[in-house]
Amino acid sequence: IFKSHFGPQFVVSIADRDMVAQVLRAEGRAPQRANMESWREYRDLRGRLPIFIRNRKGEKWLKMRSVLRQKILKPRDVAVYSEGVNDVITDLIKRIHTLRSQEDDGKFFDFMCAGVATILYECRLGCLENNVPQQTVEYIEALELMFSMFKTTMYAGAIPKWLRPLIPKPWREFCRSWDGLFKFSQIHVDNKLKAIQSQLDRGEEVNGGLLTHLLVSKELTLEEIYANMTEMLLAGVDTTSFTLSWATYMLAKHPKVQQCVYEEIVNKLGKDQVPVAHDVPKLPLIRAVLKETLRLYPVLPGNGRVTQKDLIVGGYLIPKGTQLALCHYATSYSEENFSMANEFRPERWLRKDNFDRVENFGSIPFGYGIRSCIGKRIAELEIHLALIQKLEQNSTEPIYKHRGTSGSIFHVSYIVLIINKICSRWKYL
Ligand code: HEM
Repeated sequence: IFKSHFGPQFVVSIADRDMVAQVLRAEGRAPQRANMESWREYRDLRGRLPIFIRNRKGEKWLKMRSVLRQKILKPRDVAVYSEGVNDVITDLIKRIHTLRSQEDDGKFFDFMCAGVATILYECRLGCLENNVPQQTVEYIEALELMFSMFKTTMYAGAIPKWLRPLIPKPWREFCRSWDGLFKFSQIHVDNKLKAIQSQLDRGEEVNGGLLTHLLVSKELTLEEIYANMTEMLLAGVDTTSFTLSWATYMLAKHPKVQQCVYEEIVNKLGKDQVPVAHDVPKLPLIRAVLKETLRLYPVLPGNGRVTQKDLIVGGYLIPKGTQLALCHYATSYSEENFSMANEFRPERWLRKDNFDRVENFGSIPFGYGIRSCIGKRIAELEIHLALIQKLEQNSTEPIYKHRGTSGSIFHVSYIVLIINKICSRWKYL
């Protein structure tokens, strides 16, 4: 229980039974049961909270979300982006080959930046080129500033307006980094707008992806489009690059799994076939690798909701306005939810037959419900296609093949190097 800027708040960690009991006792409401049964009760809770609205502009966001979801929320919506993503993957693989000899790093970040931008802005940012364009460099710098100032800028939102002249730094830095990010979005959205305008002037039919749809349909104002593109690029780069790094690392550490995934690809798709979105459902193991990676390394360590009304869940009264904090790590690593929880076992996600549903709410790395991750399908598409292509390209020598002791150390350490460098470069892990 803590006192926040907005008044007293309760933080209830669903994963922490004792804390739930303590909070309730402190409130003078003795829990009817000594503890919460398990994570499964969270499902109960979730089902009873019809709409969680995190920000105060909830309704507006829901309208925006309903517009955006038409283009990216289902696997078949994002399937059309396969070609663009594959172009970026081809460049990524070339770049990795070149850089492996130079001990450079950070390519997964650059790939994701380029990949997400291909979908969002319908253009290439040049992240994987030898000379990265100045605009893109400035964007990456603004992003770095934003993340390196994360702690300070968190306070910026909590500092009341009247105090800002006295403690100017957090707010100033907050605005500087976000201005940089918005400027970048604005440039790309405006470029697209100009391109569409000239197509219309020439009497041509206008076709395109997400941004074209948003600009042509006019369902959102231009300002809303700038804001959403900025947020989505921001939300879509480091999340996916870290996940791809971890997936690659796990495959490196588990050569047998890697071999099985490789064999599944060859058996189901044949050799050297550039995969597209429709191929992914044929490869349950690659999907399982991603799920298992996200279970072990959920990018966002936690998630939260504020209850909209008084609730009784599993015998506990959770008052309206309670902040519920869910810790992904606690539920993902709980033996109650996953047997041999510390081990990398992608096969736990494989369905035995068409009727088998392998759901486990102990791991919900993309969140759940009406405010779940809107970019989930994009992220999955990019990571699946990147892993498949990387494994295919190394048909004779699987990506992170063990080459005796020194070879395997080289491979694993190379991946660790990438991850470490990304982390030190982006300073926010
Ligand atoms: C591995 C990759 C990713 C992970 C693990 C991830 C995870 C999450 C999580 C946990 C949330 C909060 C969901 C909730 O509160 O229930 C979220 C929200 C969000 N994500 Fe992702 N994300 C990923 C990739 C992406 C991508 C690629 C995009 C955009 C292209 C994106 C855009 C967003 C947006 C806009 C929200 C806010 C949604 C809302 O508040 O309604 N994410 N993400």
